[in-house]
Amino acid sequence: MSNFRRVDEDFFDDLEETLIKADVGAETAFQLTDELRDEVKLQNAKSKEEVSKVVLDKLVEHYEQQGINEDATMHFAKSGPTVILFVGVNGVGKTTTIGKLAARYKQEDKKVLLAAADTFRAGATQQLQVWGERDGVEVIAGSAGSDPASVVYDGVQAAIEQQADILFVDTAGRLQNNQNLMQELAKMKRIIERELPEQPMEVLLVLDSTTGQNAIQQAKLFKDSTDVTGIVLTKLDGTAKGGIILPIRNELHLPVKWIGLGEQVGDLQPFNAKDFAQSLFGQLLES
Ligand SMILES: Nc1nc2c(ncn2[C@@H]2O[C@H](COP(=O)(O)OP(=O)(O)OP(=O)(O)O)[C@@H](O)[C@H]2O)c(=O)[nH]1
Repeated sequence: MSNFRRVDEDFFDDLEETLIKADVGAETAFQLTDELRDEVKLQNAKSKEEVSKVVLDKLVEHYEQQGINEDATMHFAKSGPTVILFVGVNGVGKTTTIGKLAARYKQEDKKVLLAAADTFRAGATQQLQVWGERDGVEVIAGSAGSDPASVVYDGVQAAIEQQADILFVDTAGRLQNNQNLMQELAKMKRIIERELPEQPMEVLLVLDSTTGQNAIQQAKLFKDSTDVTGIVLTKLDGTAKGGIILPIRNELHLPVKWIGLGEQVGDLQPFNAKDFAQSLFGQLLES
């Protein structure tokens, strides 16, 4: 047995506090700590290694259980274009994530196109064009204030004509009100499904991890109005609050597909439940 602290009530208090600080939410934190306490007892874990393993395995299991039948990977068509719509409130990192993903898939020899369907905010199209130039991928854009659905339509046509593998669609984060925003997203989705009825599509909701519990409210709003297929959790470099992944999983049953770890093109990773559990508890288990 190494220098592992005694697994006593203090240990579980610290565990609970770590979870709450990481923004897991009080209810999930209490429930999870109880489960971990029982599991450590059940497995009669005593050494540092044993307890760490029980805690990490349980957390991964907890995450995976919530996502039965869901896959953390992206679903691409075997042939023909796959459209990936990015939704989320403004400033969460939609455009940046598209820029990073476009570079990634281009490197994998996929033909990528971008559609700038945020015609509401001045500068949004230009921001996507900067990424397009940097990545060497074409950006389909409309004029300022034009109907975003028409940009989506043009993007889909270009993807078909150019035999693109992936079309990433950047959408507005804010309109006059939420109802308009949700209607607009629904309209875009209808157009994509009509033009590419046989193709899979993804709707990725981008959430800023630094906004904590607020991100969960956003997730509920978007999930109620659009068929979100997965989450991108950004800005994990600036916070220890990645714990919101658990309530997102518990309450919304949505898989986290990607995590953003900075502003640069390489700062994006596929989500991995084991790495996530380790980053949440690593310090506590080491101490
Ligand atoms: N530190 C950090 N910053 C990020 C990350 N992702 C995005 N950002 C920054 O967050 C800011 C907003 O990102 P955008 O990509 O413009 O967000 P958006 O959702 O497209 O915003 P709108 O176009 O206003 O709807 C930018 O300054 C990005 O550089 C991340 O993972 N980490």
